[in-house]
Amino acid sequence: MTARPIDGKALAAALRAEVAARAAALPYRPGLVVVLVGEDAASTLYVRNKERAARAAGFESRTIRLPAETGEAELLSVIAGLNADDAVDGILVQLPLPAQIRTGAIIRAIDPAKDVDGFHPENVAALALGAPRLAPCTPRGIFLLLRAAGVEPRGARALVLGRSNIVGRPMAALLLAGDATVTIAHSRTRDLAAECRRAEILIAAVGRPAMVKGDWIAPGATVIDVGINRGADGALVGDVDYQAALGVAGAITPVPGGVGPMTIACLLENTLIAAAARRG
Ligand SMILES: Nc1nc2c(c(=O)[nH]1)N[C@@H](CN(C=O)c1ccc(C(=O)N[C@@H](CCC(=O)O)C(=O)O)cc1)CN2
Repeated sequence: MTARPIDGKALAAALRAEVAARAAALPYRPGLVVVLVGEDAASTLYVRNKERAARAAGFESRTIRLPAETGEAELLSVIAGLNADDAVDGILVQLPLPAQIRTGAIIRAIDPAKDVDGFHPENVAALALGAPRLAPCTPRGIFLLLRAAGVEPRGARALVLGRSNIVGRPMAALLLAGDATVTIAHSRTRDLAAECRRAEILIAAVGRPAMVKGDWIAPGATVIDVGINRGADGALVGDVDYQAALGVAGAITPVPGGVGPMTIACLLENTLIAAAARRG
């Protein structure tokens, strides 16, 4: 068996085109502001791609770039300004932040109605209660990938490998809202391989290159690889041993070109949702 690749690039392009068409019909331009603190190479790339995608969708988009030494109080004051700015529908603070800034304090300071990352406790609670408002972009993108690939979460045994606030926890909540039977596995799970082998839908989000081996995967399972690990040669490697998985899985997302592009497309979708909720 050779697994069917799930093309995130194509689905993201379609979603971006749909968002652009919906934005073009609005009497205003949705506004997105991304805040980048420091010069981490990967974050700089993602932020540039977000700004470009937002502009291409017809949004008013800008990036605020702050030096790596920026203090928490200064960042909080930038966020207060954006909260008060009526032209701004969506605020995103790129993560990770430098160590001197408490991520939780920053996320809590963002107006939940403008929290297009879906990380504010109010939005987390809405998702946990099964009524997502602004859902985190990567899990939302994965949900759309599953749907596009014809994979039905309802009743399926889903395993989420990783319990981060950005991916693992909200992914589990979204799958539960979609009526999957959800297990979260993590670094303290006793037998990771055995847990993975039971899954019909396996979401790998641990940030460890090729950690999920071919014999961890149930024949025919759908494998979603969230890992973006850069090897010594600069090449990107997912959390799943892709070549081995191809021979076992039923469908699989590649890295790159799987989940990553959907993260940005869903950010645009969230900005449109936030704008519509604020402006009617
Ligand atoms: N505030 C946030 N910070 C971070 C998030 C987030 O959702 N909100 N997620 C990640 C990084 N991320 C978006 O910010 C992101 C990661 C990867 C991609 C992507 O398109 N990846 C490409 C490969 C790009 C490359 O060459 O590195 C792919 O997988 O095809 C988009 C967005 C952490 N921070």
